[in-house]
Amino acid sequence: MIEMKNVSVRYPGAKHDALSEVHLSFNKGDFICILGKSGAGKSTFIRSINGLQKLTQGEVYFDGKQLSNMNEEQLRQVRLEMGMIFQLFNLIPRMSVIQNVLTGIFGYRSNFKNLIGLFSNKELEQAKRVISEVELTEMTNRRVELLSGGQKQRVGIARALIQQPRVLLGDEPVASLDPGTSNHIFTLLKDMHQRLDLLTIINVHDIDLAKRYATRLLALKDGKIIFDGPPEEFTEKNYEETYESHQITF
Ligand SMILES: Nc1ncnc2c1ncn2[C@@H]1O[C@H](COP(=O)(O)OP(=O)(O)OP(=O)(O)O)[C@@H](O)[C@H]1O
Repeated sequence: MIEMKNVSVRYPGAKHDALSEVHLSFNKGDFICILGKSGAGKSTFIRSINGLQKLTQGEVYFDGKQLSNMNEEQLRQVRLEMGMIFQLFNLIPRMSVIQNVLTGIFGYRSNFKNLIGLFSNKELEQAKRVISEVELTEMTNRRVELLSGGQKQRVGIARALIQQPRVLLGDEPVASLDPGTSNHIFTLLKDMHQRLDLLTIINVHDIDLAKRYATRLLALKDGKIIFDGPPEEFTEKNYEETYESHQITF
C-alpha cells in the first residue's frame, strides 16, 4: 500500500539527515507505532509519507504511484485517503465540534461551498455518525475550546474519519494527554483501525502504549531505522539503543 524507497530528508543548512535511507513498506491492517527520542526524525517520517515533506532523496509510493510525480490535485486526493491526527489537535477553537469535524471533508468540496458553510443532509449525517463513533454526541454543538484534551483529540479523530481514509497517520497524538486518557484514545484508535481495516502509523513516546497496541514497532535513531519488528521482539537492549542519550562534555 505504501512503499518508501531509499528515502532521505536533510533540512537546509543541517549537517546530518533528519531521515536517512529509509526502505520500508506498509500494508492494510498494520498498526505501526514509531518510537524514538526527541529529534530522532519521527515527525519528518510521518510527513514524508503523505507528501507534506519534500524528500532530499528517494521515493514514496502510494498504491504503486510515486508521490513526487503527482500534481497538486493528485496529492490532495492522496491526502484525503490519509487522515491525520496531531499532538496539539489542530482544531479551530471557537468553532463547534461538528463544524470542526466538517472541515475534514473540505478537500472533497468546492471552495465556494466551504466558504459559505453549505452542507448537504448526507454530509451532516456523516459528521454526526463519526461524532457518535468517538462518543461525543452530547458535545456536538459545543465550542471545542471548552473541551478537555482527550475530548479535543476525539474531535481530531472524528475529523480524520469523516474523510473515509484508508490510512490513519498520527504525529504524537497523545503526547499532551495524561496516561488514562492516552490509553482511552489508543483503545478508540485500535477499534477504528480494526473496524475500518486501516493502515495506522503513529508516533508515540510511551513505549508501554506502543507495545500494548502496535502490531509492528519501528524505532528511529538519528534518522535511521534501528528496529523493525513485532513488539514482543523489542528488548531492553533495543530500548537502550533507541533512547540512549549522548553525553555532553563541557
Ligand atoms: N523545519 C525544520 N528545519 C530544520 N530542521 C528541522 C526542521 N524540522 C525538524 N528539524 C530537525 O530534524 C531532526 C528531526 O526532527 P523531527 O521533528 O522529525 O524529530 P522528532 O523525532 O519528531 O522529534 P520530537 O519528538 O521532538 O517531535 C531534528 O534534528 C530537528 O531539529
